[in-house]
Amino acid sequence: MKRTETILKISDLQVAFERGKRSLPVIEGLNLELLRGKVLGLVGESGCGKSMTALSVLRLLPSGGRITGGEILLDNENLLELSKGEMRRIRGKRIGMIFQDPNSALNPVRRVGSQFIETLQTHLSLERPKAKMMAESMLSTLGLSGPERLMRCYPFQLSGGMRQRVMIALALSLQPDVLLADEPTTALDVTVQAQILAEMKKLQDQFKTAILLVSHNLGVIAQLCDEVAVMYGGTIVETGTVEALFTQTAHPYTQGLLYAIPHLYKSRGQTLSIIKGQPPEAGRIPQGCPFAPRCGAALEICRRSRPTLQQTGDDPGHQRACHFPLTWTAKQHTAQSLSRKVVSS
Ligand SMILES: Nc1ncnc2c1ncn2[C@@H]1O[C@H](COP(=O)(O)OP(=O)(O)OP(=O)(O)O)[C@@H](O)[C@H]1O
Repeated sequence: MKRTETILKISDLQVAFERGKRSLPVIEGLNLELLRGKVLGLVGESGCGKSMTALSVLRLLPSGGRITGGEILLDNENLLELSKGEMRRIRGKRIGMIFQDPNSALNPVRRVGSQFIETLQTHLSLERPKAKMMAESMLSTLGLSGPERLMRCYPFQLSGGMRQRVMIALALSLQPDVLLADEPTTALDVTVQAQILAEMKKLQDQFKTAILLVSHNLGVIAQLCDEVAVMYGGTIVETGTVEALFTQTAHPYTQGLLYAIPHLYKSRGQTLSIIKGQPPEAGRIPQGCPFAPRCGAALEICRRSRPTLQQTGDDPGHQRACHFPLTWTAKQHTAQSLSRKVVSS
């Protein structure tokens, strides 16, 4: 299968937090590829490192956080080698970001319109009347009626859903190559969530923006994404198209996430289950497979050696980091167990 061109490529990313004299790893050897104009979902339980991955791309880690290794290529340019000034030029214009909390992006003491227009003038070098027109048109596309009136409002005069729409409109109007969206609708009620995601998808199609959509909600991911990367313990454990992950699930952790979706477990004749135990804390990621302590199928090799991402099935884009993927036959399992015994003896 021919794959579209890669716009963002993260290779072997390592991130750690300094606590006193100790360095606590939170991302260990993360590999991720975002294709031009496509939407990639990054999914996983709370604390697995989704936000730190997105913030690493912008080089905006919270205090104490440091990128200790790896490469982040935007169109073949390593962002980790750029100066602070060069990075400032990349943010917003080439890589946009929308957060769960729109208040982090909107200035509370300035009217929505003046912030919007100024941003468009600065980044796109537009004359004020043109910037105003574009701002109003973007706000309408995002389902906001009466954009002229809305532009005269302060952020606190808008509902949470409206503020979130304003932030999405602002980020997408700069037509960045890449948009990092970290739980953009999680704080909103379900109907508003669905509307905003549909509107975001419309704009994404129009501008061909590549989006990295961070979410813990597989339903949201299925609605919007072309591909999905499942993250656990600071690394990617499975990646592929939405269809491949749902129909040919290879990693036991992905399966655990799927069985926790109420309508899906029923359709598969399974019982709703939660994954027992907790994900590893910062600095406590196991040396072998990070999921081994919670995995019902883990063998000795899983605890000792970290599996790397490898093709699973016929599609080169569907990869899993698991010694014993679910899609394997009993024969393949036995052969793998035997070869591991021979290697380690
Ligand atoms: N400021 C910080 N100082 C120290 N550790 C941090 C800090 N921020 C995050 N961490 C740790 O980094 C790890 C990854 O956190 P991250 O926020 O990326 O997870 P997440 O998958 O985005 O979770 P959530 O879905 O809850 O946002 C966690 O173990 C977290 O405790």
